[in-house]
Order: sequence, then C-alpha cells, then structure tokens
Amino acid sequence: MMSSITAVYPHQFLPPKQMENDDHKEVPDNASEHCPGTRSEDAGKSDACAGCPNQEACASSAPNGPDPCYLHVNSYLVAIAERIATVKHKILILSGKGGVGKSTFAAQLSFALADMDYQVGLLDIDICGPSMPKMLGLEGQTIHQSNLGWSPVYVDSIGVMSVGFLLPHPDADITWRGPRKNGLIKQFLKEVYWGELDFLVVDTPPGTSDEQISIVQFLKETGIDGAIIVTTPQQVSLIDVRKEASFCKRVGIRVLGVVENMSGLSQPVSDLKYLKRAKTRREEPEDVTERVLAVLREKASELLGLVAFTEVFDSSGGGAAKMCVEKGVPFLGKVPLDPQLCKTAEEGKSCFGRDECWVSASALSAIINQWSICDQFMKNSN
Ligand SMILES: Nc1ncnc2c1ncn2[C@@H]1O[C@H](COP(=O)(O)OP(=O)(O)OP(=O)(O)O)[C@@H](O)[C@H]1O
Repeated sequence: MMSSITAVYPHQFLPPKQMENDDHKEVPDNASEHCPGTRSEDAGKSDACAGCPNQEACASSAPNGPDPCYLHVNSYLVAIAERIATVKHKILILSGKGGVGKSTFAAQLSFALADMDYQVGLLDIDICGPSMPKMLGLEGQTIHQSNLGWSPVYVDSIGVMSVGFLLPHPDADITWRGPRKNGLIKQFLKEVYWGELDFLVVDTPPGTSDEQISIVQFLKETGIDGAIIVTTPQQVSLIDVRKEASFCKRVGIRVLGVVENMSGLSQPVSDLKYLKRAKTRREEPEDVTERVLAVLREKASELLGLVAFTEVFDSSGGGAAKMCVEKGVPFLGKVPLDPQLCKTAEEGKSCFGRDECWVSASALSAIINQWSICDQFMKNSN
C-alpha cells in the first residue's frame, strides 16, 4: 500500500554526495558523507574516512589504482536484482545510429503489449536525449516517491521512467560523462518500484557506449531476455547494426531480431490513383460523385489492405534482411516511412486502431506478432 507520496526533484537525481562530485571522483554508495572520492590522494586517510566501511580498501589502493567501488558491485547488483524481481521479461531496444526510429518503436511496442493486456514498463535510459515523455504524451509530468520507491508515470497502464521527468524545464540539457550516467541508471534500477510487470522495455541511446554497458552490467544478475535492433535501410545504418549485433554476442544478449524502419513509402492505392488523376487534370475533383468515389476507394483499399510501395532510400545492398542472413539473426520485418506514424508518435499516441496510420500500424502489428515473443516468453515463465 502506497503512502506519503512526494515529488522527486531534480536535485534528487543522485545522492547529494554524488551531485557534488566532478565526473572523475568515484564515491561508493555506502561512503561517509564527506568522502573525498576513491581516486583521491586522501582516500581512506581523511577525517571523513573514519568509520567508513571502505576505509581499509581505499587506504590500501594507490590513487588512481583499482576502484574500490567495484568491491561493492555485488551489494548493488543484489539490490537491483531484488527490486527487479517483479519484472518477468526485460527487452532492450538498440540501434547503431540515431534518428532511425528506435524510441518510436519502443513506444509503439509498449502500446501494443499493453493492448494485449500485458503489464508493461518502459525505461528510457537515453540520459542526454530522453524522448519518452513526448512519445508517450507525458511532457511536464514529474516523478513521485512513496515508501515503496520512485513511482513511474503512467499512461494507458504503461509505467514510464525517464530522466525527462526530472528536468527543471524541457530545454534543460544534460551534459554528463559516463560515471554520472551510470549512477542515474543504477538509481533508476534500484529506486523505481515497477510492481508486477510482464515486460520492461528499455529504450537506449544509439551505439554501444556508457548506457548500454551500464544496463547490461546492472541487469546481469537477473538476465536480459533479448534485444531488438532498429535500423533504416541505408548501408551506413546497417554497418552500425552489425556492431550492435557483435556487442550483443559479446555480452551474451540474444538478438530477438532486427526491424527495418522508414523502409520505403507505402501509400493506400486509392490515394495514388486519386493524386495522379488530380495532377494530370490539374484540378480538384469538384464533382460530388468524384469525391464520393475517392472516399470509397480509400476505404476499400484500407479494408483490402491495398498499398503501393515506393522505394525512398537506396537498398541495393539488400537492406536489413540480407544483413540478418549474414549475421545469423532474425529479420522481423519492415515499417514504412509514414508521415502519419511520425505525427501520431510525436503526439504521444498509439498508432494502433487509428485509421490515419493503418499502413504503419499493420506493419508494426505483423512484426510484433511474427516476433511472437509474448507467447514464447509467457510459456517459458509459466
Ligand atoms: N516509420 C516512420 N515514418 C515516419 N517517421 C518516423 C518513422 N519512425 C520514426 N519516425 C520519426 O522519426 C523521428 C526520429 O525517431 P526516433 O526519435 O524514434 O528515433 P531514435 O532512433 O530513437 O533517435 P535517437 O536515438 O537519436 O533518440 C521522430 O520524429 C519519429 O516520429
């Protein structure tokens, strides 16, 4: 039972002692209040070190030598494992490049899973560029804490956690080096009370850097079920997907599959015919019958799923499907470049069940169904 709910303010991102640190000064979670940092000349020797459980380890380490923080790795991994024990499945959403639609996919996947009556959490660990508050229509929301921990912000039963909820204003920048990002991700995993979840979807920044290393390290006790890699069809994006797949292999994370997003332009057939005719005649159909026919054609093509495909980016290299064969990872499918999906995602809404983005919604549904992770995972966990 939750009680005494209070807001979590930006200065509570990290414990005060870490807020005062510069990025090179490591302070163990259990250190005394005025800890000089494990890399300091005074580590283990200053007055503040008296009585600290790390004193001996710090005093015996040469400055800039092995970091005694690692002596406490086990304690926070255990704390995270206990906290995350109520989460059945953890899925990372990765991409090699930015702007390929990873956050869009993570948000729409969460909506789809919630529609299937799963309990879903969405953790945004893109610390410097959090998109989830916008993509879930939760801008301006703040995090609260209760005696159980930090409460996610909820939309359509999806619990969402993002650094975006902790910013003093939407334009505030976060310019942090690795250790501070690491600290916040650790804090999210230790502090957030998700309750019983079927899926925790983790949206990451592009690449294989601090955030990816942290999440893999922190969840290694409990295990990560797998990763979905999002790409666009261009070769420059696919080169980086190969790196993501190699990263997953090296750290022992199963690649659940690759999604090719913005994969050509798909339009209802009726739209194309209508546009072509209007362009040829250089006039709008003034005739009522013409207009009625245009609407009927659109509805008919929607019902029949008739879509015309136009290639936008060069995919002569074979696109993601070919790359998947070479890397031996599943190809999950293509999502078209769809202005309506962009609009819907930026309005923070689900594309499922919306007439205007039925083309991309059906592509996403096909991917999620083909992925059939829900069945597989739920069977394994029952
Ligand atoms: N299939 C699509 N069709 C049209 N627009 C799309 C599609 N997928 C994503 N977008 C739009 O592209 C933009 C970038 O998407 P998104 O933020 O999801 O990318 P990202 O890979 O998460 O980027 P970053 O990693 O840099 O945060 C957004 O405006 C989004 O609405």
